[in-house]
Amino acid sequence: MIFPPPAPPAHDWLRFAGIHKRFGAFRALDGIDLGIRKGEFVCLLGPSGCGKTTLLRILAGLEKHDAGSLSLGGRDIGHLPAGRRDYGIVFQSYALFPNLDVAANIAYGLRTGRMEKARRVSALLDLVGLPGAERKYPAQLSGGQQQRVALARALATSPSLLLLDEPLSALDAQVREHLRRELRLLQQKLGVTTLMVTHDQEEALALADTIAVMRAGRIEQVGTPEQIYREPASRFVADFVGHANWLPLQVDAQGVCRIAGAMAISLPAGSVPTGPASVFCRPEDVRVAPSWQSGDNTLLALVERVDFLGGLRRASLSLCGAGDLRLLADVSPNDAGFAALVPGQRVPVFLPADRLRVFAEPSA
Ligand SMILES: Nc1ncnc2c1ncn2[C@@H]1O[C@H](COP(=O)(O)OP(=O)(O)OP(=O)(O)O)[C@@H](O)[C@H]1O
Repeated sequence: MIFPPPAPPAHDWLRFAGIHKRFGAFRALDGIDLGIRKGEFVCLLGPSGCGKTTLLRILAGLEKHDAGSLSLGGRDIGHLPAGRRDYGIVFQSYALFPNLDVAANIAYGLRTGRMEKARRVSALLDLVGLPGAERKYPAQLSGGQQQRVALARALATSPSLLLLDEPLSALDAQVREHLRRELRLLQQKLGVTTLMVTHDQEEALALADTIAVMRAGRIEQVGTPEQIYREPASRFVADFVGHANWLPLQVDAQGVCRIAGAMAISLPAGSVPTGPASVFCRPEDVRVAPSWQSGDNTLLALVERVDFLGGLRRASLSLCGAGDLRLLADVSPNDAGFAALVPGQRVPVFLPADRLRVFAEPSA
């Protein structure tokens, strides 16, 4: 009896294993391992030049990797030509054929009869929120509408994979945000496994089930948006995603942890460092108190500047008695310390131990 090959584990439906890529002497990808579950929305997030697009292009068969393997549903796809890899792709630039109308653009890859094509195009236009746009030409559409058509075209053949290369970054902020929400709803409705490249952390946090943060051809961290933001695995991730406060930390001879060699601070259980380290916290975790209450992790700070951010104020604080150590605090009008945020005022700030993370200093 012949047994079917074992199903890959749930998280391994799409798998990059040990992917390397060089352009001449330049190492663009340096051993990428990443598993993606069926139906998952994964964002590759990282600064310009870190290799995101190269990885996407390798998956699409538009670029050849030097080493490693690629599999989809347990099948090696690394050697298949692009046309046999079963994906739809949307690029940053709309890449529609200007001389074809919307219907012809969407139906471009369909190999069905005329009636079936028309039915499918109409259904896809409904899906992307452009019903009845069949006879329009790309030049008659806004940037957001063109990206909707590009998305409809990418989904036309019901592909196993949807690949998105910065699809929203050419759009203005309002359209981008609107389309972002719609893209997420559509992806969830269709359950299509999606890999999106972006350097926009807000976009990745809002859209992805899972974010893979890349740096210089490597993956720094893979996690849910919440994990990436709240529990960054490295200084790079902490700084790249959101705003970060860093305070140098020393442990004195009595085992007391001190910030800037002075203020005692308690840390989350099990995180007392053995060598030089820094404490990390997010601006929204810094609590400004209306009045001084002595206790652990309460420090005195001078308000240097207050910036209006709409729903929040961002205060730049310098810690009293700690040289030029600075902290950002995001404070809402509903917070008790809001009224105390006046430049030139001294305010007590509280750093909740459970919101602090300790990172060892990189060894010299
Ligand atoms: N065909 C190529 N020839 C030479 N170098 C290349 C080629 N394609 C990409 N690179 C280089 O490889 C590195 C990674 O490029 P890639 O486009 O993957 O980065 P990225 O993270 O997508 O950046 P961006 O957000 O700016 O698009 C860059 O330094 C880029 O200059």
